[in-house]
Amino acid sequence: MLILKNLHKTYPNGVHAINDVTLAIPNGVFGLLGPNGAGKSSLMRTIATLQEPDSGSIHFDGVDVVKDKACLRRQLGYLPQDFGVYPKVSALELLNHFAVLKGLTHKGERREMVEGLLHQTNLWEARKRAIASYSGGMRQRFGIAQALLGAPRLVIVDEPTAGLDPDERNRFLNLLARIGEHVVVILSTHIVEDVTDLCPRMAMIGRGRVLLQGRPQTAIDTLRNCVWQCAVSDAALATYQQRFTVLSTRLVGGKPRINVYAQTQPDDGFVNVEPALEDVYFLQLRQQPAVAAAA
Ligand SMILES: Nc1ncnc2c1ncn2[C@@H]1O[C@H](COP(=O)(O)OP(=O)(O)OP(=O)(O)O)[C@@H](O)[C@H]1O
Repeated sequence: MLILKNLHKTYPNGVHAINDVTLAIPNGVFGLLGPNGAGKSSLMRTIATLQEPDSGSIHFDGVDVVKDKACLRRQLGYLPQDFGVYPKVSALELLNHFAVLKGLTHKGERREMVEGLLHQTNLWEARKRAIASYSGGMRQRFGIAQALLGAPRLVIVDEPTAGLDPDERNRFLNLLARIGEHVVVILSTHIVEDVTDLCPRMAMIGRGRVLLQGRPQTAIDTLRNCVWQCAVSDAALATYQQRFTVLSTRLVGGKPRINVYAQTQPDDGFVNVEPALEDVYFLQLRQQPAVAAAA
């Protein structure tokens, strides 16, 4: 169990990137959902001990992470947002090299772990190819393989599915789901479907604050009977946006289709639709306090 209590972090430029974050994160894949700039990477980096919080506490299985960074680092696997290392050496060589750096000094054990991870991430067939020649999805799977070296009990992956095609994305999420059966996995993402498809628990963050946390389905259920949909004309769109809480606008066949949040039918032509996590997400973002709270 990872427990964050009243965490704060303000950068020297005055951005309050983590604002009173309190979360309890059990085993399984935990989704951390928020738009660009919400503070996800800042939170991930702080948990990964790459930067210190200004105040608040982080405990992992009872150990104070801020005080005992080495203990957390021994149990941590981290795939940063920009892994950035795609050299011309093969995956097998590089993973072996990382394993040595991670302290896996016994040759036989190291080999077993490296080969096991290449199988687990479906890179075995391509293990002798240079990583520079890998597709985006293969690189992300290699990133996960290196994160899993040393059998970590806390795995942090920062926006791993951005830019992956649907097949690769599914493959990657399935891999995370299997890993999450045994350890804490934190998946930071701005892609709502990643959380819907994968995470039994999640938190939404905006401007450094936790806006909502819990089970995705519970959050979706709170919007039952409150999401209304209507196809509108381009000319009328701005008026609807002024009159109603418009959650999202999507072009369907070239015409805007809007989702509106309302307790009763907002206007003629609106039909009630099943809510989705995306509706919850947009409502939370719309209801955020004004910018002053983020400063
Ligand atoms: N080292 C830094 N120094 C100053 N400001 C920073 C630093 N890192 C992040 N920020 C700012 O803190 C806020 C949160 O950024 P962060 O990268 O944590 O968000 P994010 O949710 O991960 O977004 P993205 O998906 O765009 O990476 C942003 O306003 C960002 O500009």
